[in-house]
Amino acid sequence: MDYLLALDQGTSSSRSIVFDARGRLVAQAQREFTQHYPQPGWVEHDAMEIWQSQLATAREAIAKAGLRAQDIRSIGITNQRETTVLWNRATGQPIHAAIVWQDRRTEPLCARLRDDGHEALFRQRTGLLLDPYFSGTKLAWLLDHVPGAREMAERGELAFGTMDSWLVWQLTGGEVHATDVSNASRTLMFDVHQNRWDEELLALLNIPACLLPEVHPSAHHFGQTASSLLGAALSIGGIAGDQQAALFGQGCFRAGMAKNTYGTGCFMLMHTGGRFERSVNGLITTSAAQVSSRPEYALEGSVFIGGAVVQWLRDGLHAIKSSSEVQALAASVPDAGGVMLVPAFTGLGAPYWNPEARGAIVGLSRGSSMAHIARAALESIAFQSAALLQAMSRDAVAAGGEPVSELRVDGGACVNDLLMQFQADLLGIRVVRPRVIETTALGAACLAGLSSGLYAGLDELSGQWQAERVFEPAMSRERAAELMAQWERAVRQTVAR
Ligand SMILES: Nc1ncnc2c1ncn2[C@@H]1O[C@H](COP(=O)(O)OP(=O)(O)O)[C@@H](O)[C@H]1O
Ligand SMILES: O=P(O)(O)OC[C@H](O)CO
Repeated sequence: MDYLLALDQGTSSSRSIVFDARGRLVAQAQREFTQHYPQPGWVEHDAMEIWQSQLATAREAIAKAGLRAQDIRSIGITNQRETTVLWNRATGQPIHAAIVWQDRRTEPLCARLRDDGHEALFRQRTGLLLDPYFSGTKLAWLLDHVPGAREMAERGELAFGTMDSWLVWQLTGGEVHATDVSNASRTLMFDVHQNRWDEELLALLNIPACLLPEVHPSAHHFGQTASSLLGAALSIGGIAGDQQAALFGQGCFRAGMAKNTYGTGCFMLMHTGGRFERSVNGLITTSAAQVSSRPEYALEGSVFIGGAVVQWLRDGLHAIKSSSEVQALAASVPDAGGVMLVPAFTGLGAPYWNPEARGAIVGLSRGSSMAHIARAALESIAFQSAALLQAMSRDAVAAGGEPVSELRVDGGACVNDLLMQFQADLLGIRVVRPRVIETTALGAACLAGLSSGLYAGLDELSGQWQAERVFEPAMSRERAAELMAQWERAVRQTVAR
């Protein structure tokens, strides 16, 4: 009974991982699902395909681990955040494709709310900006565009959810409609101070409250799975949005502790404890995973093009055949030789927030080679992350706290030692890579382990987290500052077009 099953419902695939009681990975299974791009700027998923792929991986992971369902003590769910689905409570069928977090179709509604002067209220209550990224305007769009949806919603026949709620509904055979605070905090409808849906914001978005799931702490017994699905009725004991789950899985439970996930993009979060901090440096405030009803927060910033720049080297420039070759190519030169690559392919996110910016390679000379460009590409991931961390540290200091003193890392690109060393060099702080880099799934499993009594508390989990490698900064602070200044100059060139 001492195993935990994490369901990790991501943007491009559904994965399931079985962990043992000491947080060691026992078995995993993964399935990709279809991405739909019906119009420029629109991104959709088939929620039924997501559910089927998630269920299949859960069964496969349990089988690969050689376990019976009864050996699983509890299930933790973690998910791509903000992605919005609306379904019929009677049939359990979605009434439209899920609108994915990347989808930009609701910019006109966001602009209208901004023009009407509502942004300050949304910021204050939710910690977010009025941006199509978040769920609220996506839900409003569905109610306004799917024929009959609003009438059905008002009759109480529909249910809204992010992917966690959708999976819980399906797993419990339509018995439970619930979410956790960390997912709710990404919807633009949730008051993160009171931990409850906000009627004023719902009215501004024209959304009936009867659509919304119940909100609980992230470590909580959400319900039991229907016994026919996995071979036994299992407890669902934890839910958190994937970035907050990663923060939790990294053991970042206290103010000032930060993690960066180096995936396609990068997501950096810094815990701020029980204090809601408003960034003056372009970051957003979000609810951290919570183990009780006491609110806890994090500051968050994201880099749009992180590991994706390596994919561009591979697929766009044909400079490498596989992503793992980038390290050898970049290491074949001692430095980038003055080349700076700003991968503003889709504009720049925090702390720059410039949707119009486009990419650039600057500082080329006759001696520049593909190796210099590859090195500059890799370094761009660290430069963008460093700009985020500096913004976070400035916010922390402005709020009377300390600058970040250590960065915990995970995600597909954190295996790159050259990148991690350069990150430590730029930041001037330790960069620490844990033994288990599947921290998102681990975080969800830990939440389920806490609510099911497998773990006594956060101290036990802190003790379990182990570093695999520590990258100590080796560059002089003068040189690091010079490089950051060079980077900022290159960024300005991409913006001033
Ligand atoms: N050795 C490497 N060095 C740098 N980047 C890498 C390396 N291996 C993989 N990547 C990058 O990591 C990303 C995949 O990481 P992953 O965490 O799986 O992303 P996601 O969860 O966003 O799909 C890809 O963008 C890939 O280019
Ligand atoms: O599925 P991922 O890992 O790309 O994460 C998506 C984020 O949760 C979006 O906010």
